[in-house]
Amino acid sequence: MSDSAPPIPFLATVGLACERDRRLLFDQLELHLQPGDMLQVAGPNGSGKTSLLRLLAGLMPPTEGSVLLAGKPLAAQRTELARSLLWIGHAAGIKGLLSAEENLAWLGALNRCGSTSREAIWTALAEVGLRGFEDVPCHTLSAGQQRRVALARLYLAPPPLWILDEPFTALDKAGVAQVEIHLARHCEQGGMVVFTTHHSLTEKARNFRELDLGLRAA
Ligand SMILES: Nc1ncnc2c1ncn2[C@@H]1O[C@H](COP(=O)(O)OP(=O)(O)OP(=O)(O)O)[C@@H](O)[C@H]1O
Repeated sequence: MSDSAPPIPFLATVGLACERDRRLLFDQLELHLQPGDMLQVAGPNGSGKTSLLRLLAGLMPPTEGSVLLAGKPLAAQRTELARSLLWIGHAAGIKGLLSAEENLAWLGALNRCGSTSREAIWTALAEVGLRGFEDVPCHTLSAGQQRRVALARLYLAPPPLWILDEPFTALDKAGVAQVEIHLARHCEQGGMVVFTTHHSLTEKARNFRELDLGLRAA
């Protein structure tokens, strides 16, 4: 029998509480994430799913408690967080006047503090079914195609932790199926995914869990 200490979670929350607009959304929330984990945050509209994801991504401070990255508070881990995290919010977050290629070039540079090759970007765009749409302004693309541009970042050798707010929005059935498989594969390869969606997944990683904020509501 080993007497070694349990491993420090990659990402964890301790006594996390979130109040918005003087409404307590959740409190005493404890979760931990290790390589391989896939966590679906579920719950009805307004239950705090996006708020929780924003807390985990360090985009807003908690009302109480803390988020820990490798055992240390996020606030003290900004560089490490930037290296470890890929955040894709509810809005596609791409610039309409730029082409898909240009969007991915600057988003890739932002994320990894380095340059992203044209070849890698075109390959990622082909992966999400946008071959032939690489250099047209994104405002001319459909909502689903714009979502695909955002999701192409998942194919650009991204960091290990993905936090995705409603990644399937506007995608067609084939697009949903492909992204599901990609998320599960990322986890099987030692990555981690935290995401929200209102749809039930067909493909899940082995270490899949669901956190239902609706069930926690006061
Ligand atoms: N910027 C904000 N300022 C104040 N309150 C906010 C803000 N954004 C969200 N809220 C409030 O926080 C609560 C939770 O919102 P949140 O977006 O986290 O819910 P959600 O579970 O993701 O909802 P949905 O399923 O509709 O996307 C809502 O009551 C909302 O009004």
